[in-house]
Amino acid sequence: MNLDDIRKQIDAIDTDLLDLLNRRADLVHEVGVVKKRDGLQIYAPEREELVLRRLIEKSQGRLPEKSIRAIYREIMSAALALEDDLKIAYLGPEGTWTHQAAIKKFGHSVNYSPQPNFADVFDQVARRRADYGVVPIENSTEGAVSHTLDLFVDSPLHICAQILMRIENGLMASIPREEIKTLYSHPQVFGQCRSWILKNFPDADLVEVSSTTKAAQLARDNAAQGAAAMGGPLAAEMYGLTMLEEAIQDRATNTTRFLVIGEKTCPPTGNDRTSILFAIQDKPGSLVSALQAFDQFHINMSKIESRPSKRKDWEYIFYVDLAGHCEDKEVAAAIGELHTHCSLVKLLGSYPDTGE
Ligand SMILES: C=C(O[C@@H]1C=C(C(=O)O)C=C[C@H]1O)C(=O)O
Repeated sequence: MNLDDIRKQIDAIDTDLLDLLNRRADLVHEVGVVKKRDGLQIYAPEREELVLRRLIEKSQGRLPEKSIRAIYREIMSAALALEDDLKIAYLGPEGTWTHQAAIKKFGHSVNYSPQPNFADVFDQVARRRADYGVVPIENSTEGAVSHTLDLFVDSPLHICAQILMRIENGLMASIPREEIKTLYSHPQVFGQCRSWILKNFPDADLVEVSSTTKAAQLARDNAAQGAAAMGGPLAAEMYGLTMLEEAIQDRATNTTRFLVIGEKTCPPTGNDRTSILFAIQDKPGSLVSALQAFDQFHINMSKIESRPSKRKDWEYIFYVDLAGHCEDKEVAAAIGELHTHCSLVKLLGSYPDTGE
């Protein structure tokens, strides 16, 4: 068979695919009509995750999981955009890792609204100026993002999905490597690349800025003074910088977990994670008694963080992630038990425990 013949077959398949995509969008529209009638939200993270898991299994590795997720992310995004004017607030500015994480979850067809700080992301969603918000919660090298944890204490919002992103920072500049005297970046990125900096630029000045995009802008504007930035490819592209070295983070698998926040949490998918926060009474053994609730109901606790309560000195709030959904019998029973030991228990949400 010659090239032309094969290309004709591809054209025919693309025509069929387009027809199928339009038919799929018509059905999503029908779902949208039913949801509007019943007062339900258009975006359904649990259904999206189940659609993806079914297709990944069906593909049996022919198209890898990453590709199926990326392709269907855009198919679902386009269909959602036809249904509703979805707006996603994220910790800006444009081009940051949080922006990339938001696109990974919601695709390119919805509207995005960058916010200057964490509190504004929560606020935009709470005031219904945005439908959902995207914020980082923890990094596998640097640990918790405490701003996000603190905001959950007084927020009425819930977690409805998580996004895991491999973070590959690079060195970017518009000058040659030998001329670099100052490195600009976000403090988290400096933390993730500590050994690389010590080895490669032990004498450089490190200047902390509010985002990797801001760092890229400063590297462009101060090139004559020997400025370079550390961050992701989107930031380099936005300010026309060259990536002088890629993947400079100390741990190759450096990953950040982001959360999607909205008014409601997410229904069960069969493989879920639940986040809660609690404050213990100030008496001996209270933390142990609280944690025993999870052991008693055989619940796997995958994470615990503590933060000052900011209400009383030396009083703490604990953040815990559990395997399971809050509607599961055991998880519900453990949370019920927790109430008997704590002065405050708050369910932040249950959401699909996806590795991607
Ligand atoms: C069509 C639905 O609504 C939205 C679109 C989906 C899709 O394109 O498959 C899946 C879930 C929702 O975000 C649905 O809930 O089934």
